[in-house]
Amino acid sequence: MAASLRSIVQASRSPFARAGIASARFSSTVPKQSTLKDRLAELIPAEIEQVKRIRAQHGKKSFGPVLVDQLYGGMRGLPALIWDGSVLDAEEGIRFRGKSIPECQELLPKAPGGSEPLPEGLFWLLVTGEIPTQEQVTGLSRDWAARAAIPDFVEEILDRCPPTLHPMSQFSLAVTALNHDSAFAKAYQDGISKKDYWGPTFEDAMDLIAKLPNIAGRIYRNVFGDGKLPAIDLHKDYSHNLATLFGFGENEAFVELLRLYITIHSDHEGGNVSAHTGKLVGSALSDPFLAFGASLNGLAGPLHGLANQEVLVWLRKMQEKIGENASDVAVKEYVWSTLKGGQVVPGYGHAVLRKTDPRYVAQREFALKHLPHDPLFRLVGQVYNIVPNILLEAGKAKNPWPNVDAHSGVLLTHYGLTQMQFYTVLFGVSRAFGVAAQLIWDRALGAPLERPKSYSSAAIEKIFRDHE
Ligand SMILES: CC(=O)SCCNC(=O)CCNC(=O)[C@H](O)C(C)(C)COP(=O)(O)OP(=O)(O)OC[C@H]1O[C@@H](n2cnc3c(N)ncnc32)[C@H](O)[C@@H]1OP(=O)(O)O
Ligand SMILES: O=C([O-])CC(=O)C(=O)O
Repeated sequence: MAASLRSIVQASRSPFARAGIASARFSSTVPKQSTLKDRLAELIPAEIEQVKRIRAQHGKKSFGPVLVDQLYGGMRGLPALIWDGSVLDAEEGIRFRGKSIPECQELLPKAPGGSEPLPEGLFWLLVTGEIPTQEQVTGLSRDWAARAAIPDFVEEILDRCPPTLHPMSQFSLAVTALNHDSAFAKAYQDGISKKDYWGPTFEDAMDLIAKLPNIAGRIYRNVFGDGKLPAIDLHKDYSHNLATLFGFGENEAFVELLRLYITIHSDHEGGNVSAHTGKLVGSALSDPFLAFGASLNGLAGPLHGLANQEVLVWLRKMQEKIGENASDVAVKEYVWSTLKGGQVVPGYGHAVLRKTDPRYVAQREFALKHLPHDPLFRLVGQVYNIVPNILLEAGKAKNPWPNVDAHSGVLLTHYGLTQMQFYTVLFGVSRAFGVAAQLIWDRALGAPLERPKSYSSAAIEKIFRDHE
């Protein structure tokens, strides 16, 4: 058993898993003035050829053995999906089209006076593999602001939700309902040819991303405020508008935090629950709204995106129990009591990563710059010094290090966005970027319906009995 698990871990560290390099097919020069859709139209034919070439050359080669443990073990390390926007290395963390988080922070365009990357640029990078110009990024900001309005009936759905319905359930309802106006669903009914699928998918993907701030803002204001929303400013960037809808638009540091937050939460290769779900549902030619609604339902689980809410809940409970400024001994006892209660320590561990998540590091650096003396930030640091050793001593978790969720809540709390139940909605707004980018490519490349093979336990026993 131990040997099998080791090979599963090794599989995730294979050269294939490390292949997060920028695709050679994408040139580094970006024609000036082209819109994202123009650029995509230029890139698609070469990409279709590239996939044909790879399949012709390597299509019948094995990617390694599949272990029975992988069937029972949540398919860890099983190479099973194509995902172009990002690749995750177990040791190094995520690279978006071959670029690490610090590289994205350096290379992607910023807002005037800002130092964090604009998520608009990250989306351009995810879709094309290229770093956009400032002008192209501004073009995306304008386009998204112009598409931001949501239909009246979607507003009504949200206004009718009881405030006790979790914000993620409200989010999923509203995103699913956007399918009413899907360009792809309409084009399909009108008999669009397969080779043209990507065009209306692109339009839906852009509408999806553009409309999320008004949905998230309305949920926030309905559940935690007076229900009144300011208008989208057609001349502001995406994160600024989002912050304004929550009531934090005047706080430039918070807006910068959102720019970083959306960038680093956007994509985490294809196997995570939200990304894979979106791809799977999209493979049935469900439109991007239906596909991403499904992603959100997966993101809402406590082992995935809900963990950022759970981290804050856990930290607050700890403070209630052992007080603020508690000693290391008291924190250790609290961590052990969590484990002994049969619960996980939220924000720690990962299905792929085996080191501290670089998204945690990026957020820690932001905190050191903007809120070094925040008491909750100090507690997050104290927990970081304590939890990994305890998880190692407990001996079960394969990765004792913190993931992205261990740090996001403390930053949002610092600026006054204290409603933990809302945190995963922000994660969802960000994750739309990665899922949408891949949905466009899946339709452009004619990705087939996903339909892997399943086995019953009886069938597995019979297969091996027959071979012995
Ligand atoms: C954005 C994201 O989705 S990042 C992940 C967010 N989720 C969390 O932070 C929740 C806490 N962490 C976890 O539950 C896990 O580490 C996961 C779900 C992230 C990964 O799960 P796995 O790949 O199955 O982890 P792993 O192989 O290390 O699990 C082995 C055992 O260690 C346990 N373990 C793993 N992480 C932890 C943890 N943080 N606290 C306590 N136990 C843990 C698992 O529950 C499992 O126990 P079991 O054998 O009794 O079932
Ligand atoms: O990669 C995963 O399985 C989970 C994760 O960190 C993410 O989706 O951001």
